[in-house]
Amino acid sequence: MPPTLPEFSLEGKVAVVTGASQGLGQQILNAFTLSGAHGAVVDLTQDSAQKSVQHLIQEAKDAGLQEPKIHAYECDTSSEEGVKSTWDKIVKEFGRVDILVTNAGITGGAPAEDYPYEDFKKMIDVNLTGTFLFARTAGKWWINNKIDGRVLMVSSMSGSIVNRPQKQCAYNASKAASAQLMKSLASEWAPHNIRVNALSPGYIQTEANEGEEMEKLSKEWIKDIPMARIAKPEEFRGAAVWLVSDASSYVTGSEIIVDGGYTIW
Ligand SMILES: NC(=O)c1ccc[n+]([C@@H]2O[C@H](COP(=O)([O-])OP(=O)(O)OC[C@H]3O[C@@H](n4cnc5c(N)ncnc54)[C@H](O)[C@@H]3O)[C@@H](O)[C@H]2O)c1
Ligand SMILES: OC[C@@H](O)C(O)[C@H](O)CO
Repeated sequence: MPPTLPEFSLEGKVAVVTGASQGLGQQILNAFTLSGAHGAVVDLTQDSAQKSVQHLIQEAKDAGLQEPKIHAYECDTSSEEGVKSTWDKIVKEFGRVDILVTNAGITGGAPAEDYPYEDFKKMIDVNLTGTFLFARTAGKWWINNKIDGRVLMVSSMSGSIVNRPQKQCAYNASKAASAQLMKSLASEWAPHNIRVNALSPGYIQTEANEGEEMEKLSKEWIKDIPMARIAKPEEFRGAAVWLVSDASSYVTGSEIIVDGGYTIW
């Protein structure tokens, strides 16, 4: 193994990552387990979460590491009862949790004047309320058990800018609110040694951005990106490990934007 700074190690830590069946969430948990952590894949179906577990274990083996403990959990993060029972199961099976990444999220859009109420509500329920429910459960458990927890919220550059040309007011509002939620939790929980930060990506090549319509849109997006390309999911691994490891021990309440320069303009 090449030498690396010890403060980036996640040796023995237990990480819960929501929406880790695919895309960015899977990449983040992969980075954590390759840095020595064990982990919980939380997603909408047991089947997709279990497939991700197999993939992550194989990645660790291919890297020549000891097999990490990784388990799958079916949970809709927007369900209060679901979040509570999933957290209890994880704690029972792992004995503790050190890191929470609230990554589960949905996208979508429509012109604001026609935005269907149910779609707007769902966006807020998953992207904001689900984030709050998981963070609240973790924060309470860490405070009661005197554990120096770390929360990493996956927000988006859409919390700071309005994307174009697609119209997506609900998504943008949900991400702006989650960044402000992050700061509020960081201030409330700093006295308990719990750090809370956000990682806000620009456009990433994941399933959320696949399909003919997205292909067309991405040609437009690239014109606004100084680096003139869409990110690969693995380009967020370093920032994610930094934000939950001791390498960022004096960082809380920060939003790290990783967007190829999009928000420069
Ligand atoms: N792809 C991008 O360009 C981009 C850019 C900025 C931010 N993000 C954010 O990154 C995160 C991950 O995005 P992605 O591109 O990997 O998306 P993705 O659609 O590939 O993966 C999202 C995962 O979340 C899960 N999920 C959705 N709703 C859930 C719920 N209620 N409960 C549990 N799991 C749920 C899905 O099943 C899926 O596995 C999201 O929060 C997204 O908003 C993505
Ligand atoms: O801003 C980058 C993304 O959050 C994006 O808005 C989304 O993936 C578009 O559908």
